[in-house]
Amino acid sequence: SALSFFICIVCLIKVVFLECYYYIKLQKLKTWLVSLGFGRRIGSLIHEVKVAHFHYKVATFIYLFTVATSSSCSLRSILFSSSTSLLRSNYSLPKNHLTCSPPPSSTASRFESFSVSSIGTGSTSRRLSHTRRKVLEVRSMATTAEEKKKRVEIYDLEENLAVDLAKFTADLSDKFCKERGAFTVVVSGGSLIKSLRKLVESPYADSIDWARWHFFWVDERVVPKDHDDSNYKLAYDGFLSKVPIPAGNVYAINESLSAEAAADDYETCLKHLVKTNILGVSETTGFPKFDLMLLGMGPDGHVASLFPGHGLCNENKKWVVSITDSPKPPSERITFTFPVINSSAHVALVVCGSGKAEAVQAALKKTGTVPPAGSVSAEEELVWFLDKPASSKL
Ligand SMILES: O=C(O)[C@H](O)[C@@H](O)[C@H](O)[C@H](O)COP(=O)(O)O
Repeated sequence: SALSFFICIVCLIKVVFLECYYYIKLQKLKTWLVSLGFGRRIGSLIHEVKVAHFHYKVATFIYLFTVATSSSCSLRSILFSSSTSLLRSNYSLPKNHLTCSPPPSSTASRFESFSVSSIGTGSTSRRLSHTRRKVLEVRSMATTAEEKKKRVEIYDLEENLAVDLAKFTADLSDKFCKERGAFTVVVSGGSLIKSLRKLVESPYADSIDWARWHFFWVDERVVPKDHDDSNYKLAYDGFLSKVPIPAGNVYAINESLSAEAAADDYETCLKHLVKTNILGVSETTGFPKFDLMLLGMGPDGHVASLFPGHGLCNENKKWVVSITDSPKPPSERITFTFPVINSSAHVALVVCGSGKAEAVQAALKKTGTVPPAGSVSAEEELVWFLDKPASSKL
C-alpha cells in the first residue's frame, strides 16, 4: 500500500507537469505552423489533438487519484489500527461481549462464553514513550491476532463441560476425517481423560470414524505401561479400551529406553508420520501440526511437562524433549515442546477446580508471573474449557 501510494503520487505530479509542458509546446507549434502559412485548418487540427490529449490526461488523473486515495486509506488503517487495538485492550469486560448460549433452566446458565480479547491489562501502555509504544504496538498486533483465535467457555457444571468437549472433539473429528482422511489427536494425562468420558458414549461412540484416529500423548512419564503413573494406562483404561482406534494408530512411548532416548525415539516416530502424510506440518513454523491437542493444566499453570521457570519452556528447536527433574512426580518424563503444541490446528485447555483459579487468572489476564499455560496458542483455534470454580478469578 505504501509503495502504490508513493507511485501514484509521483505519477500525479508527472501528469500535471507533462500536461503543462505539452500545452506550451503545442501552443508554440500552432503559432509556428500558422506563421508558416498553414492557415486555419492546421490550427483546428492541433486544437482537436489538444482536446483529445486533454481528455486522456483527465481520465488518467482521475484514475491515479482514485488509486492514491484508496492506497492512502489502507495505508492509514495499517499504520493506525494497532494503536486502536492498544486503546481497546484497556477496558474491562463489557456485558455485551458475552455471547452466552441461553440457559437450559431459569435458575442457572449452563455455560458462558466470552472473547478473551477483551481481558485487558491496565493503562501502562498509555504512559509509554513514543518509541516504546511503537514496539508495543507491533506486539499488540501480534497478540491481537492470537487473541482472536482464543475463546473461553465457562461451565456451571463439569458434567456440561464434558458434554461440550465431546461435541467439540467429534465435530473436529468429522471435519478432519473428511478433509484429510485422518485425525491426529494428542492428549495429556491428569483429569483430562475423565473429561473425555462423553466421547465414548452415545451418540459419538458410534458416529465417530475411529479407524481414522491417530492418538498421541503430549507428555508421558517414563514408567512401565501398566504402572499407575503411566499416562498410557490412564488413557487406555478411561478411553482407548472403549473405542475401536486401531492399535497401530496409538503412539505410545518406548518406556524401556532412558527418558532422553525415549524422547528422541518419539520425535523420530513423529518425523516418520510427517513423511507418510499422516501428520501435517505447519507452513508457518515447520513444526508438526496436530489436528487437535487436548491439554490439562496443573495448579501451578504447567501444561504437558513444561513447568514454570523450567528451561524446557524455551526449547525452540526440538519437537520432543526429556525431563529428569520434573517437580511433579514421577521425575522422568518426555514432553512435546511449545513450538509443537502451538503449531496445532486446534488446542483445548481443559481446566477444572478452584485450586487452578489463580493460574487461570495469571495465564489469561497475563497478571503477575505468567505460567506456561499462558504461552499456549494454536494456529486456528484455542479454546479454554473452564468450570465455574476454575474461572472464579477472571
Ligand atoms: O503427565 C502429566 O503430568 C500431565 O500430562 C499434566 O500435564 C496434566 O495435564 C496436568 O498436571 C493437569 O493434571 P490434572 O488435570 O490432573 O490436574
